[in-house]
Amino acid sequence: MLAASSDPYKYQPGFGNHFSSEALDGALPVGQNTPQKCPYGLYAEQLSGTAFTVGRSGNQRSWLYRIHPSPMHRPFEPYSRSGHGIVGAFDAKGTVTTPTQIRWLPFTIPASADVDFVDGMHTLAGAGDTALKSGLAVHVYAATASMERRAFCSSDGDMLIVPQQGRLDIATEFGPIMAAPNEIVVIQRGIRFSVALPDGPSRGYVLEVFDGHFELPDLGPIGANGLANPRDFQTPAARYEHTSDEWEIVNKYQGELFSARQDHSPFDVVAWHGNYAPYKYDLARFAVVNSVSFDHMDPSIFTVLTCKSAHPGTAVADFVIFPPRFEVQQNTFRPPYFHRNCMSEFMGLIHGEYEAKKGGFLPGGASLHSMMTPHGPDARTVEQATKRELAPGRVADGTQAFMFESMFQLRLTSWAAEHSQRDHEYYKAWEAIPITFDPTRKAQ
Ligand SMILES: O=C(O)Cc1cc(O)ccc1O
Ligand SMILES: [Fe+2]
Repeated sequence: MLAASSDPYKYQPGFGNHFSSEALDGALPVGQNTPQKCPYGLYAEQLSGTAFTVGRSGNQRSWLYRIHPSPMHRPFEPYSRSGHGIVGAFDAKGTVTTPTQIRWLPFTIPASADVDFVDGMHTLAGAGDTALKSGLAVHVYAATASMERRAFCSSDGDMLIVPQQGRLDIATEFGPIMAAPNEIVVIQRGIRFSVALPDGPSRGYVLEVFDGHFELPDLGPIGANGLANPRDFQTPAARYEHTSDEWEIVNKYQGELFSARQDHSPFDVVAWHGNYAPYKYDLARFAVVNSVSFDHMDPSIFTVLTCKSAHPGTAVADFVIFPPRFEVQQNTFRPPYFHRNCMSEFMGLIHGEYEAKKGGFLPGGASLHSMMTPHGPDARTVEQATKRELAPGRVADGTQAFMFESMFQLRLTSWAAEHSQRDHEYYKAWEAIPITFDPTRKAQ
């Protein structure tokens, strides 16, 4: 499918497709990838998202036809702008660990007007080692300014971005993506992008996985349709700019930031084809499946995307949402159950109220329930859920919570552990749960 560049936000539908897009007619070489001379004097460049030798079903790469080959830049130097909070080492030095339940009130948006997406990003938690391609990081961003003639990319992993406040107008090498709250964007390892803020101050969450790529979960007995349907994923169409102004490329590499200057825009890809390309997805398109008889199902039924590990059924990270839906279960304690999990559960809230926590867990805030850390509905939710009449109803209308669930044990950065928005009273959420045990009354 060819897409023209006239509409800047024209997307190609599909998940994992072999896409083709050209902003100038005939810019893609026909029938081959590396002709001696490419159409329009462009240069061919491959971007590999998997090893060359990965089997055909898992192999990901794209061919970019660009004005300047990407090595045309001055050397990378350590990024010196102070204030950024990206952390890449999750060993005992400089990070903190605790099994206690953790919650943060909404992360503050900086007072100064010149904090862009890169400088406004702080790592909250993570595990593993980028050098060994094992683990993940959870970041939050709170930004007040658009990135001006600078682009960012991570050599460390794929980033799943969850805008919570303000749209992100993202220039990428593959074309532009406009993402609003309640949409998510995935930008894979190595892809350069630049974030503008059309709505002003913006906030959101980022999950970065150091190995593998996000894929749609298998549906098993659900059948061929449902949950996130492939056709609802949107990949941009080529758009290029040909400039000779100075640009800065900020590169996250082994958890550290580096910066290089170049005398042209990195968004000079006139055409591209392949299956390694960024995409967005509107969470409102998620076709929810759940129990229509009794019992609370595990939240894995709400998995939008999964990044698989080598252990079958066990994810490096699942991206799970808690979407608006009907609730009809009979004789059932309907909210999320009390729980200790062999996975780590990081949660955020895009808008509204989460069904298990009616106060304290607020849009733009977060919680972390670590491996085997007890958690579940707060006292107020328990009280209501055990007493209410179980008529069919709506759950979570006007709200959207999400979870990054991981097989890894996360460590907190000191920024996160010592943050002024950390809610040290969180444990009180469960303090007032009434003890109703009565050995003489079997039926309640
Ligand atoms: O709120 C949580 O902790 C997430 C969660 C939701 C749910 O419906 C069941 C289990 C679970 O861990
Ligand atoms: Fe949980």
